[in-house]
Amino acid sequence: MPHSQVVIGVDSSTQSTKAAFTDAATGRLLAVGRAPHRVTGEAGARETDPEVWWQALCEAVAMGLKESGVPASAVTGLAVAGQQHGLVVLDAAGKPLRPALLWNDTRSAPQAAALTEALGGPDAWTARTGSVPVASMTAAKWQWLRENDPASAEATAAVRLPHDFLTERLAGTAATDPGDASGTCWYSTQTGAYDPQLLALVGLDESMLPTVAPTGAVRVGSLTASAAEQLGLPAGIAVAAGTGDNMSAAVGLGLGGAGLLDHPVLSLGTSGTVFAATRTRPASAALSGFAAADGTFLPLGCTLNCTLAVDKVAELLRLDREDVAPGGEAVLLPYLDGERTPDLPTASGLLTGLRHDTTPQQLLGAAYEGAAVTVLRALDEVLRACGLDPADPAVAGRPLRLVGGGAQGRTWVETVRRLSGRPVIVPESGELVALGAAALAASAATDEDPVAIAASWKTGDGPELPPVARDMETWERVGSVLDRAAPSLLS
Ligand SMILES: Nc1ncnc2c1ncn2[C@@H]1O[C@H](COP(=O)(O)OP(=O)(O)O)[C@@H](O)[C@H]1O
Ligand SMILES: O=C(CO)[C@@H](O)[C@H](O)COP(=O)(O)O
Repeated sequence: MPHSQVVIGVDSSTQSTKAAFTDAATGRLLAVGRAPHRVTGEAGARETDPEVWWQALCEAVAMGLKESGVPASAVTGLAVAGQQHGLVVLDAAGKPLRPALLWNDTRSAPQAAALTEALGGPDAWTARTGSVPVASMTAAKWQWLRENDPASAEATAAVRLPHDFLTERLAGTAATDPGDASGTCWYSTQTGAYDPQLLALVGLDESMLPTVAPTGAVRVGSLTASAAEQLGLPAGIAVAAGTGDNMSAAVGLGLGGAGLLDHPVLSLGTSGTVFAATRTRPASAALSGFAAADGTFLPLGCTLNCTLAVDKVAELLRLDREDVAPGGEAVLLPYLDGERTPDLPTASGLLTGLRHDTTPQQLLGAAYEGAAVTVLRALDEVLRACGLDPADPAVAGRPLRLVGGGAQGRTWVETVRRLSGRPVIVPESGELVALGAAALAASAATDEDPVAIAASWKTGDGPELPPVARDMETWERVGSVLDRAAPSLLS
């Protein structure tokens, strides 16, 4: 039987690369190639060599080709969704000058604070960019580089985000999309373009940046002969602009202009994120006010400590991640990487409520609860940014869609149900970021709307779990420890 057309959606996230080989007509996942990344650094540093991402992309594609059994000639398009905000600096030949500074590298916190001040405070930033420059934002990382590694900053010919570094390797074109660009803090969600005053503030020339494609779906080029040879794919196939990983998950879930608006999502990965696609441009200092990949917006709250931090606690306790009990009196705020929401970049973890009869399983349960409450506290602000009243029963009853690696874990799902009191949808496919990228690739190959493509694929479908009674006692206990301890968590 002849093979139908296949598109490849790449998720290049913090811990790994996944390449989703997807039937372009039906959205059926034919195979997912995978390759891990190495993140290095101590004392707030988090770095990865961009060449590691390129090698991982090549390995993941090779694995996907082998496991799907599809001939390379069936592949018609590719798109990359990447971890947001990372700073990649290239020389004139396009070679990385040093390892990339990742979204969860908190060394740039002082530069973020100085930038916030320089423009007149948080509101001045949200009015222009939608977001305040916390340590995660690319502008703060660029300022850190200028102060701490001036030789690399001076040698920099081009600045890229992780996903557009990879897109350029594929297509030879320096292009990005509004979604990922809106995480730099030098792109304005107000004007839909780089902001000349902000570029001047950080001493960057626009010619060093990729061109912003109108949406992440646009075809920005074709697979070059050199990339085609390294990947074992046909030269000339469509390459889309791609986007950031959260924006891509929104596409994969069918959220955006042609699909569901104002419906909340919780992503459980290295980061915990809550977001929704909406038509209202967000400008709340409590959130990141990103652009989405399809012309709508993506208000988003992000924590630095989610699945990886909880897995670390399980490892310290020598427990399987599912060998767990509710925390009881114990409260554990697992801020092992500092924190972003709330903005506590130098924080470390905190344990309270320890008793003689506290069990290791309760301590692990308390870590899940601490991570879940921290990210879920941003949910009401996301709903408000969509113009909704979180107290409205119709809004409170909207299901929460769970994505990211943690959504595959029973304890994560049950902890979120218990602490949110909401119905929860766990999409059957665990690879929403990669599937969103596959929809962007299909859109680049056919010119159809990417959200409509993902909606027709039904990649966001899954069983809806009914709400359970909300555990307000734990919600309030964890929240109260966080509120009282927050300032003292800073080192
Ligand atoms: N079955 C599972 N149960 C609970 N957690 C899981 C499961 N599978 C993967 N994870 C978690 O998912 C995380 C990786 O998720 P992913 O969304 O790929 O992360 P990232 O995008 O940050 O690279 C790991 O930290 C791991 O703890
Ligand atoms: O910084 C953010 C969002 O603003 C993170 O969500 C990164 O995009 C990394 O995501 P994961 O690797 O955890 O998926």
